[in-house]
Amino acid sequence: RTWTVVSLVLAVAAALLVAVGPERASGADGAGGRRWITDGQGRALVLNGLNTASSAKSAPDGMPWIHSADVAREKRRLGTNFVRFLIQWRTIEPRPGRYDDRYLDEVAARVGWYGSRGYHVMLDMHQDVYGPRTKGNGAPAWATETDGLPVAEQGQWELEYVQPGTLRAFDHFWGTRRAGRNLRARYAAAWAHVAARFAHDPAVIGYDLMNEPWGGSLQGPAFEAGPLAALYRRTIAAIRSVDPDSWIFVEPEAVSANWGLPSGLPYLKDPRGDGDRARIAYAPHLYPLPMDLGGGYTGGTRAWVRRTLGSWRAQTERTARRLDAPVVIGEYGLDATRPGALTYVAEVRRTAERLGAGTAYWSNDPGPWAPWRRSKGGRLRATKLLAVLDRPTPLAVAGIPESYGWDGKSHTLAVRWEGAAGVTGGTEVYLPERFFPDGGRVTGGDVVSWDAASRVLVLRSGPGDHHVRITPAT
Ligand SMILES: CN(C)c1ccc(C(=O)NC[C@H]2N[C@H](CO)[C@@H](O)[C@@H]2O)cc1
Repeated sequence: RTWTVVSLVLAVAAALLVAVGPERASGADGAGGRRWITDGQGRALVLNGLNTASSAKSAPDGMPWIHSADVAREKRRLGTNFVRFLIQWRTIEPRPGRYDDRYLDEVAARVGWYGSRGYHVMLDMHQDVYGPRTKGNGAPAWATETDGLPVAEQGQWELEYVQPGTLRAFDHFWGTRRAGRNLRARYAAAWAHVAARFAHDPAVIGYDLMNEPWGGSLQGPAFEAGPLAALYRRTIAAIRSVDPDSWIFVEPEAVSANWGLPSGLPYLKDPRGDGDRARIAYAPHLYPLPMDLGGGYTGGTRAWVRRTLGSWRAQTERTARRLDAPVVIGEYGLDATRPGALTYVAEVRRTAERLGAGTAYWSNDPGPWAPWRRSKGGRLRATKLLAVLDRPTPLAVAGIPESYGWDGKSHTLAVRWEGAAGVTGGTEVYLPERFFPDGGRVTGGDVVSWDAASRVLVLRSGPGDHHVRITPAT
């Protein structure tokens, strides 16, 4: 019966995708006219990195597998500047109203491993399938009310989302079944406690309010514009009461926008103001349905996935415009050993460049999905995915980005921007050694500096239009 329900959902979703088709993405094929996350110098940040880490979901202490040396390796091998760092309600608030600040100390130490290397850290309040009491991760036991309904182990973990006990736990959390404890108030208060801790940490760029929200018995725009938006408004207010400046990232519901279907998320006001004062960002995930069904990126599946990418981009742009928000793709990824997988990952990065979106690959845990695997001796070895993620890119643009992107055929990184008043410093780009062994040859701009160790080239900015192209020096 469960599988019938899910099959129905998937079939409807697939039919919608075909119907929706790859609408023409709005706007020029550039990043102009969008909102940007900026650094302390006013530069537009181009955030690329990975998720750290799936292993934290089940770790008793909630910590990821990494050590400081693993962050150093990622910086050296991938030149990334962003990390989506998983935290969990169960470890923040193990008992109602009692926060575990030793856990937050451990989180802060790992944030420091990234911050000391120039990373921007997004803290992700992670859940899958509600929490450990419903065979998932995230929520504490005291906030899990299944009313004794079953949550049977499923061959496919996603089916545990539609188990009776899981649906009930989500319904009690959202308050959509009957009046009960206000778990939403506790959730917002837990976020306020976290934000109070990290409000002044220069490495923390912001907070992803809930990973892949699921409405339980209530689905679609009714869930997104109803209980989900209400929780987001409550949590935004709670965070802003202690942290006026960090970015707040909101996700659509788990199984619609991530597949390229429309999101019903409404505009969410930021108490710090509207327009350029607002710091609400949109953080969808990208998992084309055919991929979720186990297809690779070849043949008929590839054609379907490309249609999905077109729909996903059009829907993401539409929702980001409605929210007046910059975009960060909080998750994308797959088993990189599947046919066509590496081409798909490069396609996603190209889509993000066209959108002007940040990206966080899911995930950095060694294995078939990751840029590294463990050898029989336990050492980390690069996988073929590493070369795809090691992509030339701007890191920070000293003005308003119009367009940017890497062309793997001509080996050219093109960056176009408009200088803006009040923005200081140069435009920074990352030039990996694999394409730029002797640095870059710049046309249309002036070099301020080149650091062969970090592979960072700084280009002069200033008033007016800048259209720079960088090719390998040799
Ligand atoms: C039925 N529901 C609600 C559902 C189905 C499928 C996913 C999913 O694949 N998510 C993609 C990845 N994201 C998580 C971590 O956030 C990973 O475990 C998934 O691979 C989510 C929810």
